[in-house]
Amino acid sequence: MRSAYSVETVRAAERELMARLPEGALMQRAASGLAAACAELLGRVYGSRVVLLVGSGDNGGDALYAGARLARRGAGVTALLLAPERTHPGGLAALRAAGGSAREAAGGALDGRAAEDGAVAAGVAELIRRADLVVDGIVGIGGSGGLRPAAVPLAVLARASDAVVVAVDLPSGVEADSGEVRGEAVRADATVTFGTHKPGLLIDPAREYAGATRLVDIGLRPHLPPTADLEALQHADVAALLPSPAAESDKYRRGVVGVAAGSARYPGAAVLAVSGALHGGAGAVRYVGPAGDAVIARFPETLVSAGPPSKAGRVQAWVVGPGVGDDAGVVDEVLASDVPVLVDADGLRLADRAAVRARTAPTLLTPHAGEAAALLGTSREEVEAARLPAVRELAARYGATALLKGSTTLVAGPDGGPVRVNPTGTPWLATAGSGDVLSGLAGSLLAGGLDALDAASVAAYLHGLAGRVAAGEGAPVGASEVAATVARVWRDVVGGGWAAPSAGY
Ligand SMILES: NC(=O)C1=CN([C@@H]2O[C@H](COP(=O)(O)OP(=O)(O)OC[C@H]3O[C@@H](n4cnc5c(N)ncnc54)[C@H](O)[C@@H]3O)[C@@H](O)[C@H]2O)[C@@H](O)CC1
Ligand SMILES: Nc1ncnc2c1ncn2[C@@H]1O[C@H](COP(=O)(O)OP(=O)(O)O)[C@@H](O)[C@H]1O
Ligand SMILES: [K+]
Repeated sequence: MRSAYSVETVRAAERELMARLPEGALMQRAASGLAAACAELLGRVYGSRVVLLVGSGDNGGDALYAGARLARRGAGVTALLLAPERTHPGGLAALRAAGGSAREAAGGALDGRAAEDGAVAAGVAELIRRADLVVDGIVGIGGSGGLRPAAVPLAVLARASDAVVVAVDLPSGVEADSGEVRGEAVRADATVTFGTHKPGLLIDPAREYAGATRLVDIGLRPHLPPTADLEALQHADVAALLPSPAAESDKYRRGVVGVAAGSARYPGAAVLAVSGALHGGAGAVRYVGPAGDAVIARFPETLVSAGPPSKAGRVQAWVVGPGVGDDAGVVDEVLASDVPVLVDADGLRLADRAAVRARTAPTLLTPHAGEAAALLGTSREEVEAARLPAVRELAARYGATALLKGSTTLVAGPDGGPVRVNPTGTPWLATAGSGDVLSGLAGSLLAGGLDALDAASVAAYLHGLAGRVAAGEGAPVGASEVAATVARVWRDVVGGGWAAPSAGY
């Protein structure tokens, strides 16, 4: 399991750890890891041109000490100071002692007003343009509210330069705790983060600004609480959660999932939800709804019934909503059942909200940003800009587990606890019907006995991997191909031998 902790928790752990170490030791650990990562990215340190963007805090201190290490190995290192009078003194001295130089970043010398205007001093633009490596030590976990105006031109110049941009701890300007980006922020090729991931490194839009993330161990782990704020399943976690039939299993013991989906207008949604359900490990898939003929034609193994959900026979979990059009009755009926229910797509619009809140069996809601916005009474843009607060709010407000789909899929449980962030996936999954496959898959895992948080996060993991494998080196895929690829990635996950592109962080 990969985990991320909020700034407040990181600060508390750092205080505990620092109290046991000699002064400055922690920063040296951070700087040493940072310098090693920079050296690796540079390939050849000797003779390289390195520019440090240095803010007023310890984030700048890390950059300066790492710069000193690179200067000792023969790099030409220049620090651009955003607040010359408040620069980390030890870091600056170390850089100078190692042969590096420092100058003011902002235009207008010591005139604070000019700095606020966002002008850069003469030669600064050229320096950044010609650099091989730019180290972003403007601000780390001490920052909030977006980049200050004086730092904005540096972020813009770094982006325009061909240099490799390495962010220290976090790309400056992103919100560490939520992944929000307010205005300009540094766009890094890589981020070297210390002690633990911060939530913003794993959640869009900030995740995109971080590039490839590398974690440097500074000894913080034992001082962090056992429960993280955010966690990401890895292959081994998923393998341990996936159901597998035992010798005495039969189709009923493996779990039966009911799928109430599709309509005369949208029979395809039923077919796709069933295709996902058939690959999720349940022993049988029951389909109820008007698209039975289309379902049977494609998947003859489905148990199809024409009547209402309550007459379909016992199931261990329901999926309701994909393509049901305006059939609110079917959604009401499924919500009235006493088994876990996954509500998706049209079901999210039609569901009686009080009925969702009143359920005693687990409920799993799987909206995309637009559907989440409708459920929260806000806009899609607001949900996309602040995905973590949105998914937490959804879960709390509806007393349900919420899976928020999109560029970063997040899953939150109704009682707080760590939010799961899905590390797999590809934008190629943004294709019609792929959400229907996901809901079938998650419903099947629910029927197989996984709790809602596990079922949702395991389904998102497999679905994301299947999307990647189906898209291969980058070709469009249809939702049917994603469903058909689930068996292959399932095998790879339980076999542990999957050798595909890394999950990205
Ligand atoms: N606390 C620790 O034990 C360790 C901290 N380390 C580093 O220290 C960093 C935290 O240091 P600090 O607490 O000094 O905080 P930062 O260095 O992150 O930022 C503090 C300063 O940045 C300025 N600032 C705040 N918001 C800004 C914005 N939006 N735009 C521009 N400037 C802004 C403020 O004037 C503030 O003084 C971590 O991110 C990490 O890089 C590491 O050295 C490892 C050990
Ligand atoms: N930019 C993206 N990057 C990664 N995955 C995405 C992106 N956009 C959408 N997805 C994924 O694609 C699927 C689309 O589901 P959904 O929006 O319900 O579409 P549909 O209703 O057509 O099935 C979800 O699993 C979602 O997480
Ligand atoms: K930074």
